[in-house]
Amino acid sequence: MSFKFIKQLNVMDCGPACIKMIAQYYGRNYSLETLRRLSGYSKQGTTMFELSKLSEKIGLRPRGVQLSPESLLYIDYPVILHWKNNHFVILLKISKFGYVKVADPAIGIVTYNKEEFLQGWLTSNNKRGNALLVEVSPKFYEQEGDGGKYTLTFGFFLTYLNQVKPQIIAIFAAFIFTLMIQMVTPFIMKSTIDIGIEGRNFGFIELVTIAQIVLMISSTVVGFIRSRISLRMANILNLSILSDFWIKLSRLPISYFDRYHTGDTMKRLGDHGVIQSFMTNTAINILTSIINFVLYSIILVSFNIQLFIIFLVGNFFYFLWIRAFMGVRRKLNHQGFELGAKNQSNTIELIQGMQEIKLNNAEHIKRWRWEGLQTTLFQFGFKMMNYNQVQSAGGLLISQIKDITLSLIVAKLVIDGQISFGTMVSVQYIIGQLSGPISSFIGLVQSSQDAKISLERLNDIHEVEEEEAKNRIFVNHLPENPNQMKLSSVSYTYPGAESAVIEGVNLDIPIGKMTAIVGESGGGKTTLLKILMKSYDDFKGTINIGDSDFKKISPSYWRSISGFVIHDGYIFNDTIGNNIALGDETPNKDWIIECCNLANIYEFIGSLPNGLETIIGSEGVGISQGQKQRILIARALYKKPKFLFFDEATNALDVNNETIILNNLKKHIVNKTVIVIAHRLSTIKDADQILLMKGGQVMERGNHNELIELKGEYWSLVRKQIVY
Ligand SMILES: Nc1ncnc2c1ncn2[C@@H]1O[C@H](COP(=O)(O)OP(=O)(O)OP(=O)(O)O)[C@@H](O)[C@H]1O
Repeated sequence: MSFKFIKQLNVMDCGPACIKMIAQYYGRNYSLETLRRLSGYSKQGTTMFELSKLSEKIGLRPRGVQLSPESLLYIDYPVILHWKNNHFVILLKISKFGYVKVADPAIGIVTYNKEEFLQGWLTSNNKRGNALLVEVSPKFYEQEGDGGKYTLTFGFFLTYLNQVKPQIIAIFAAFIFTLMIQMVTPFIMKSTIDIGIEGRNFGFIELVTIAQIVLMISSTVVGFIRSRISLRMANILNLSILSDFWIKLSRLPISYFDRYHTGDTMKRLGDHGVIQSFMTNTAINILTSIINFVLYSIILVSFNIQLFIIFLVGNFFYFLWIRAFMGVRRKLNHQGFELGAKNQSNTIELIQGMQEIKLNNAEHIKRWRWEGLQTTLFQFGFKMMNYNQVQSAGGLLISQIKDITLSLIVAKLVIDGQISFGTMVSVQYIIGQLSGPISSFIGLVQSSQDAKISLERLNDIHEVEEEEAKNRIFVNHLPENPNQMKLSSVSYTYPGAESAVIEGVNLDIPIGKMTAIVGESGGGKTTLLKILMKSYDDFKGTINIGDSDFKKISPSYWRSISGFVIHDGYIFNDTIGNNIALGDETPNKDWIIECCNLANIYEFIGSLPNGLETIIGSEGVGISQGQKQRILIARALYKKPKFLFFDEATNALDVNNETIILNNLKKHIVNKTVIVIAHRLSTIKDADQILLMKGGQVMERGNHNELIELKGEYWSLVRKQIVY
């Protein structure tokens, strides 16, 4: 059994990545996406308990324990450790000298000294740390794993190169031209010295000099052209690869954006750049480096094989030296990254929270904390510099020893008459040229690893089933004149949650009428609304509109006939008009104004110098919460929807504004199906049907008068708000 390190692909992926490493160690290969799904991965990541359940699901036998540092010496590795209270790592080995080898999914395999290790592992108020011991049960081998195979491969990206064939041919031709010039240079040098200088033939030297100038100018011109073609090629590739990514992203279900952090998706955008650059720059560099290396090596061997061997041995030691620092550098880079991020968020917090800081007289404490962090950063900078200096001084020493040895041998060969003085100068030139390819090879290891991780990360998105997957059939119409939406035994459990949030809901929602949902916070109102908005299509049970299965109605069609106002609705950095007519290529100004009137926002817009053309959003004119809500209502109405969904759409409005809007809407929404969530009972008391939700279930159902008569939960809510 050998251990293979796996890097986590998302910010909160450490748990599934640890289980993947352990499963792989015992001989089963699972993809990270499978493990995430099984663990119920969400933006919050996974807890120790969820990891334990995930291990059980794949046939491992987990045991969550609290251990003292001493007892770590007597358990079997690998074992999962809870790290710094917010991360998981795998303990691989503790050496006799107290060094601890750990596989950290965020960094790599790192070795800590005892103090560093205990600082990361022990909980702050305890002399123990949390660990998850995992053993293999026979069930583990009964399951095959899913192979962790990827649908997206480098081959897929290589197909993009078809559209830039002319550019690739031009770059290659430029490379051959430059290569030819480079190859003749050592021979030109040799003959300048041996024939021109030694033979005192100045005419020859003049001729060679002119030839060299011509070659240099041509090489520079070709270099210029090559850079331009490369940039054009990179732009074409980037545009087509990224457009395809946006298309894929926009086809994902809304629940995907609930599960993944924005940063994770942004990272995937960058990943395309990494792969594109690997395919173009790195691949071309490597190809040119290999050809350069082979040709210069042949020339050097033809001059003197002994010199070539010394050159190789010197570079081998140089490579070993650089490699020896890789582990430490990885650890330091990660620490630097963590400290930098902490410093940045601390600074942002200080600026953004200045009002609260001043109101609570917390200026000193906050500034001292910031100063403490700066001291840590300063000490870290010194540590980093020490390592850098040792690494570069050692590397320089090895290179110098190699170069001096070579110079000595070359000088001896010249003195012994085995090679000419011209050959000596040419050899120095060739050795200089050979160093370039060697550095490229060292860089290649890193960039190929980066490209592989980027590819794995992109596979995650590629493997998520699209909302309107090709193997499913959707309809783009509703049955004629349906009476109701019928929910039968509808349940929903959030990924990773212990229990269902909505449990066996049976319900009729009349079409063309207003249904209101009220109830305690956390009762499942928004979740039910999101199911009806087709944000979560993986609910259990059935929903029918007339005789049509809701799951078979195309999400994009459903959204084209529905208007939504959700409580975290987004205002784009654009004009008010474009924010309202979102998605309409040819906005209808009269209708926008009509919608603004219905949402009682037109008076405010009219008071702005640029009216509907006023820019709002992050870089525009500031608007209040109530104004934002009214713009969102106008946006929902602009679509002329058959179905309207409001989640706390008017809670930021004053009673006067709310009453005006509700009265306007009453006239406008005749024959529309409206589903409203509201805490404020005045908003919904005229609804045709009111549902009271509690603990994921509909507890009471009827109109206002019926529910008052019932004297149940609704009645008591009404009493508390004194609306009657
Ligand atoms: N994205 C999510 N992932 C996991 N759990 C969630 C998610 N969204 C909501 N929940 C949980 O589901 C439960 C119901 O939440 P929901 O938002 O549906 O309630 P609600 O009745 O609308 O509450 P409120 O009136 O406070 O908005 C809550 O316990 C909440 O913690």
